[in-house]
Amino acid sequence: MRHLISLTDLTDDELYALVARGAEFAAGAVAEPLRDAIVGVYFRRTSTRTRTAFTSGALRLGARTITFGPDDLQLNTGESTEDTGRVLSGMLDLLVARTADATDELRSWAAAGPMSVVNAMSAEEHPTQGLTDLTTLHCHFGRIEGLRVLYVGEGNNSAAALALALTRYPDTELELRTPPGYGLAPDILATAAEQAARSGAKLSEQHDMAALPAGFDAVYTTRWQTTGTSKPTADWRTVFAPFQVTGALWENSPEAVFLHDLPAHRGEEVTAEVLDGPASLAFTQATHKLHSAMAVLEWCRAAGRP
Ligand SMILES: NC(=O)OP(=O)(O)O
Repeated sequence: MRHLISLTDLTDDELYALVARGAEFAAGAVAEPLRDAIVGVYFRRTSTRTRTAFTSGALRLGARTITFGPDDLQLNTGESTEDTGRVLSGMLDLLVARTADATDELRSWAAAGPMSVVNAMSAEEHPTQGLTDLTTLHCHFGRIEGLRVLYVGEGNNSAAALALALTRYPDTELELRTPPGYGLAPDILATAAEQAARSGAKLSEQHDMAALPAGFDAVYTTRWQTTGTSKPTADWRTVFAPFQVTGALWENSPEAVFLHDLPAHRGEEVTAEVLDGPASLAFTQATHKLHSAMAVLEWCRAAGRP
């Protein structure tokens, strides 16, 4: 069975193929590889984009779907993760799950039986967001190699996925500017750095906005309050304030596009002028969640239960 729990589960070629396939779906490719498949969609945390993308994507690819809300499964009354996986894997071909907790639970379900498991966002990583982001860059620039991306904001699960995805591509550059105390998790940073050393990408993280290089191809930010998390300190807004993305960032990168994983909060992490301005691809990026979800579902099904 194929699972997508972390982008590190993918080979370079699998990652490149998923991004390229997402772009093909964006260009109008039609396929029904999930005909006769049953896809479970279990979201324990709120979602507008990812849940809709995977449900719509599964239906478009010919599947039927079963949706579980946060209070629906007997996990809530004490049934074990392992027993839940044994039961679901006997009935579903594929499970798309957002837990916002550690990925251990997803790995347990992946090991339970013949059911592919897709991580629709966990505490550590948001892998399908990373695929969406690269599909968006691929569709806009026609390539990913050589692109220079500035990421401004919390080193959250979307930032982790971006770092784990982009550093697989030769000659790319990812400059992270994260608030002090809110950087990328050390293990993610180390893995991304290893990948960059292998691919020839550049990766750096700094905890201020000083001395920004010029000429980025894309500026990316994310919401300040990541789904399913809370901030450990009361004064976090003071720490985050210098990291708001404003039009001033375009003085040194006039050609840069703007990316945002959404939901957005105008006046917090980004100004309305940027989010709704001519450089913004944020809502195109949201639409590409559907296309990359279709690529992931198709890829899982290609090695799945007949
Ligand atoms: N970016 C993202 O994952 O959006 P949702 O939380 O709405 O799914």
